[in-house]
Amino acid sequence: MLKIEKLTKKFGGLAAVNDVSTVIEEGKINAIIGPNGAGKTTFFNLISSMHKPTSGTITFNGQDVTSLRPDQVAKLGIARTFQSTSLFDKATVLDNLIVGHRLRTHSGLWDVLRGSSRLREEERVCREKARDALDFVGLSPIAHRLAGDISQEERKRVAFALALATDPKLLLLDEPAGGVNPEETEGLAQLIRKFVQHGMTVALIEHKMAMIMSLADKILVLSYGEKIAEGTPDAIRRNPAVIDAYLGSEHAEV
Ligand SMILES: Nc1ncnc2c1ncn2[C@@H]1O[C@H](COP(=O)(O)OP(=O)(O)OP(=O)(O)O)[C@@H](O)[C@H]1O
Repeated sequence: MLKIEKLTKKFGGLAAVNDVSTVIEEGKINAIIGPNGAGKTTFFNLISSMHKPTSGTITFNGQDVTSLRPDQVAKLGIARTFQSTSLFDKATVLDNLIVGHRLRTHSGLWDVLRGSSRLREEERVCREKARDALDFVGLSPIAHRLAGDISQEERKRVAFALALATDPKLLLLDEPAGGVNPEETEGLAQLIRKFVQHGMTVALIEHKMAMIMSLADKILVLSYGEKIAEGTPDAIRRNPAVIDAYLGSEHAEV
């Protein structure tokens, strides 16, 4: 699905991602782990075209997407969430979704000024899709709550629902369970499995090892920007290079 070849991103003298080659496998949950500063977020920024690589290529379903703009990559079916989700706290969850979906679709300024039938049709579709997305992530019961009043776990679900706006084929989730309790983490893991059951492919960055080990089909391990290991959770757990990379960090237990 997504093929990454010799990908490098340098910031001045620092190679945040260094010569990484890998494949994000279709219909699977692909995890990316590594100690703090390993280059995980930079790796996602490269895939979603928010950063241009210093060198290397990214191919999505056979198409070279390395030099596309973020909106072009999104249109092809790659969506992402961020470590923290910015919402309009004084608006309802549903309105946040409608605005978010609206921003991710397109009408020209002329359509907006004329209030054209195309715009009205888009608004109707956005509203419908926003409701569907809320339903998918299990938030319909709180659709009319103010976003400022919802829990961290519910914010994570809103982030997922926003990512669904562009009908993604590949979802990039950056710390989808960051800051939520163990019970809620299990609920989010089930939702991530549901994405895959509905035909989407997932790539996720996560520090919660227990979650990763039970959820991922495949794990890519980065350390100082380099790929140090790749494989099934069982193989990764036993990999000496991985254990070394984590020793001395706050995530000593792999
Ligand atoms: N825009 C930037 N300019 C300069 N250096 C950057 C930039 N973005 C990231 N870096 C550096 O690149 C390295 C990798 O950072 P990155 O955020 O990708 O790591 P990470 O694995 O996501 O870390 P964490 O787990 O803490 O989120 C770090 O040393 C960071 O300081």
